[in-house]
Amino acid sequence: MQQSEIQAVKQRFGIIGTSEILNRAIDIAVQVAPTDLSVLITGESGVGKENFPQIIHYYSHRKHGPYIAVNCGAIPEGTIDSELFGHEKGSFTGATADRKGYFEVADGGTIFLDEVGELPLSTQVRLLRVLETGEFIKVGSSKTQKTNVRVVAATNLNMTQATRDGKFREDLFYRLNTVPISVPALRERKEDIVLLFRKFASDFAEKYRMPAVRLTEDARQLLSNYYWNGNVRQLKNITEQISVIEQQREITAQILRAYLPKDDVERLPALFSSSTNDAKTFNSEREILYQVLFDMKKDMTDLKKIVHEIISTQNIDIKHDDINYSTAFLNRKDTIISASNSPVEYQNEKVVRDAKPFENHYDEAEPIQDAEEYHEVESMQKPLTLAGMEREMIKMTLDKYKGKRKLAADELDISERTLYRKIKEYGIE
Ligand SMILES: Nc1ncnc2c1ncn2[C@@H]1O[C@H](COP(=O)(O)OP(=O)(O)OP(=O)(O)O)[C@@H](O)[C@H]1O
Repeated sequence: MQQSEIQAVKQRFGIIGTSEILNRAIDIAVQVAPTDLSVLITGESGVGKENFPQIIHYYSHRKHGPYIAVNCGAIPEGTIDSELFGHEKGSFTGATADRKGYFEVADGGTIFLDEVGELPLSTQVRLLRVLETGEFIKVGSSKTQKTNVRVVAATNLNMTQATRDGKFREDLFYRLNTVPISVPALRERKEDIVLLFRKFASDFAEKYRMPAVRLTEDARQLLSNYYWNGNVRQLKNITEQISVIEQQREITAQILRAYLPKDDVERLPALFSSSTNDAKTFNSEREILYQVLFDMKKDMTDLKKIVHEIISTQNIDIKHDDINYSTAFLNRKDTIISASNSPVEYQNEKVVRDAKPFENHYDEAEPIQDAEEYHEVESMQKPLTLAGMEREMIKMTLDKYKGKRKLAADELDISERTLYRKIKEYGIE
């Protein structure tokens, strides 16, 4: 394939990178697209596997047919057969009507089975059958149905090991793996790292309406030589943190080092492993977030002290609860902005604007109207453990997206499977 054609594919799908191994993977996807062969996309978590089934669908004769992406790891084991193959009314408790499964709905199109290695063995049998004969049977039915679906699957598991361990059927593995596409880890395409950083920095600059962060030469070196365990997803996540938290827009290696998880910094060559006095190190990228939350809590406590002082020096009569409400209100309205230790110009603007309701509030000493909100505010005053904070963040994000896990997982920058596991772990409704 011509370089210009590969470039066109990248542009169409928003894929950044110029490395030869990435180009090779894109080339295979386009070449295999017009055939109906099954494709198995492998690669570590966060390398960008999701782009490939879309490329394959787009360049195939199924382009105008349906495209359905299913995250096999996010669907509970008890419902996966019904989701994929449908069910008949009355086939289990809660099956109040007939339901079409994805294989029926995607007739004439493409199904992307993400995290296919997570499928239970019983579902693997059904999948093998539909791949080999195009036939499937709905849950609770005895009638065989036909469908014409192209299957593209992806996994970050070592499938050879999974088959050896008896977790994945060998025959299904070979059937899915007719054409393998391996998406390289970020550390194997170092030349793409700075390009990706620039792209994400510019996207976040637009999203948060602030100038884009830039890297100094030593920061570029550090970024390019870092291990990137979480690949492009981790790079994107760290670029967002830096864009939002750092006051200065020029990022040096010293600033950057504070955002790179310590274990992986230690895998770097000696040149980059030295620690400096004021550079914070974090065990995981999530700790940055926790640090922000702790800083936020500290800001809140300081703010409360100031409010108390103002009230006591001006002899204003106000109930304690009202103060809690007001400071929490300030804090909650703009978590990230008030979390910064030293707000920059655009942040000050926002903080001043948000401060208005608070000033009015103690002038008029309005009672709290909304009891639910008051309890929510009250609970924010209690100290939380790290796990508690994570639970709260997940709950808030799920609420924000009205329980839509895909959107919540995207915002939290974790895979749907991880989100699903955490929902179960924390018993979130
Ligand atoms: N080459 C790239 N250019 C731009 N963005 C990319 C690129 N590769 C990955 N991304 C972005 O990185 C994030 C992770 O990618 P994606 O979800 O495709 O990873 P994955 O390999 O499917 O991970 P998992 O196995 O955990 O599901 C997404 O936000 C994606 O848009």
